This record gives sequence, structure tokens and C-alpha cells, in this order.
Amino acid sequence: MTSQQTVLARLRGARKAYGKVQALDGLDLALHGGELLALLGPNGAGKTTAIGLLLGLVRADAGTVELFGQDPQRIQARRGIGVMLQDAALPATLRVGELIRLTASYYPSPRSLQESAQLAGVADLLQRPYGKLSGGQQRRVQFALALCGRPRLLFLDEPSVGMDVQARQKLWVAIRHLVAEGNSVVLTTHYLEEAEALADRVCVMARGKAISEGSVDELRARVSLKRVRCSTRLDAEAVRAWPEVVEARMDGERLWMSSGRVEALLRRLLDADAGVSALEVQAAGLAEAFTELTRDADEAVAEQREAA
Ligand SMILES: Nc1ncnc2c1ncn2[C@@H]1O[C@H](COP(=O)(O)OP(=O)(O)OP(=O)(O)O)[C@@H](O)[C@H]1O
Repeated sequence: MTSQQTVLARLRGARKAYGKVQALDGLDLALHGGELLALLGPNGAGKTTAIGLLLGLVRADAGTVELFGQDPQRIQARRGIGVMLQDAALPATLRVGELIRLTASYYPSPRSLQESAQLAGVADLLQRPYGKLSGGQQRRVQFALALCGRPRLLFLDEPSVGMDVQARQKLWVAIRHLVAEGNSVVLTTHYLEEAEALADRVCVMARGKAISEGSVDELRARVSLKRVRCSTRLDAEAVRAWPEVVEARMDGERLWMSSGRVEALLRRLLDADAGVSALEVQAAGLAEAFTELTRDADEAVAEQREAA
């Protein structure tokens, strides 16, 4: 069996309610060795709850949860993971180097302080007290803490929030390095370009369920949307009313549209303006695929409600 086929973590039919809110509604999810799985979904979709179950921080009401084939609350399972959550409360007075050393000491074969600091881009912060760092610097330190134990599996919950563009690029390089070393990563993000840049597999969640799963290319292909861009005298507002158009806006001097019926749209466009130029048609990006998939899920729920 190749490492890609090994299942490192799995949720089967996982359900979790907080009072009347069904945060997870029968979620199935498997994470394989050596892959980066991106969990995407609108606010409240259940991504953080799913990670909480896999980390043993939250107990499922029903279904099974496995981390390295064990209950996630077992210490042996926990020693194989590194975690970067959204709300990390760390002692403000400890210096960054001390925090990394302390965290690394919980693991059987951690990275050296220098290696962890280098990978996470915090080598120049080691002597600084954690509480005196900027938000973006603190996020980088949290990333260092997630990777310092040389875990086989990293959970990164919205890791690049608060980072500037340069820090985010460095984070991506480091994440790619970790995956190239053979480690696995579960990443939640609202930055679709982050998933597009890093993910081997994407799971789109909505209302506590996985509504679509596959590679970025597969998800893109699963929705029929295409992007059309052109120079035209027509304006976005008029075009938005056409039945073939899902979205329309100006992108600089050019008109940008997305459509599920691109041939019909092109016919209408050329009829309406014979002077159309610089015409480009492209497959949809992950952003459009995501909008389309989550809208389909919302419409299905609305239809079920109407039928009930
Ligand atoms: N501790 C809690 N108590 C009550 N409700 C909760 C709790 N944690 C999560 N929820 C609810 O469960 C649902 C799923 O939340 P969750 O944080 O898992 O979503 P998410 O996909 O991570 O959202 P976001 O993208 O905003 O981080 C939401 O409706 C949320 O309000």
C-alpha cells in the first residue's frame, strides 16, 4: 500500500449538535498519507468542529472518529500531530525560542530549534516575548509550534489569517516542503487561492456535510461554469440580466462574466455587440466552483423545506 492510500484520520457519519444547531450532520471524511486536504465551506459549515473531533477536543454525538486508527484522545495518537488553531492562547511572557523548545519537548523526535525557526520564518524572533509580537508574527510562531515536533500530520485552521502577502507566500513554501517530506496536512481556509495553490484534494462542506470532494481540477470540472472576458461597449449591469449570465462585472476596461451556458452567451454577446474584441473563454476557477457548489446545496435545502 502506498502512503497516499494509507488513511491517517477518518470521520464516519460524524454528527455533532450544539443545542439546536446541527454543526455536523453525518460527515464522512478520510485523510490519506502524504496529501494536503483543504476543507472549504462558508462560515458555520462545520470545518472547525470537524477538526475539533479529529483532535479529540470535541466528542461526536454519533459516528466514529479515528486518528491513526485510534481514539484521538489517546496520547500516542496525539504525538503524531501538530496543530495550529484559530484561537491560540499562549503565555505572553515566554520568549519565542522557549515556546518552541517547550512544545518540541512533548514529541519523541522533534526538529531542532533552528530548523523549526527557519521553516516557519521566525529565526529573527527567537528572543522576543510572544506577547509583544504583531498578530502576523504570532501566527508564524504558532506555525513553528505546529511543525516543531516533526508530526506526520498537521492541522492548520486558517493559518494565513493576519499574515501579509510575503508571510503568506513563505507559509505556502513551508507547507509545500512539509508535504514533500511525506507529511499530511489538513488545512481550512477561506482563501480559495490558498487551496488552489496547495491542495491535493478539496472537500467542500456546507451545513455540516461534505457536499463535494476531489482535486481542484475535478471540482472545477464538476461545475459547468466558464469565465468569459472581452472588450465591449455593453455594460455589466445590462449583461447581468441575461439568462445565461451568473455573474458580470467590469474588470478594468474589460467586461467579465461567468456562465453555465457559454455557447448561448457568446451568440447573444456577438448579436448585441458586433464590435466585441479581446474575447477570452476559460474554465472556472475554484472560487466560482465553490460559489456554485454551496449555492446548489442551499437551494436543495430550500426545496426540501418547501416540500415539507
Ligand atoms: N462551542 C459551540 N457552541 C455553540 N455552537 C457552536 C459551537 N461551536 C460551533 N458552533 C456552531 O456550529 C456551527 C459550525 O461551526 P464551525 O465553527 O464548525 O464552522 P466553520 O465552518 O469552522 O465556520 P468558520 O468558517 O466561520 O470558522 C455554527 O453554526 C456554529 O455557530
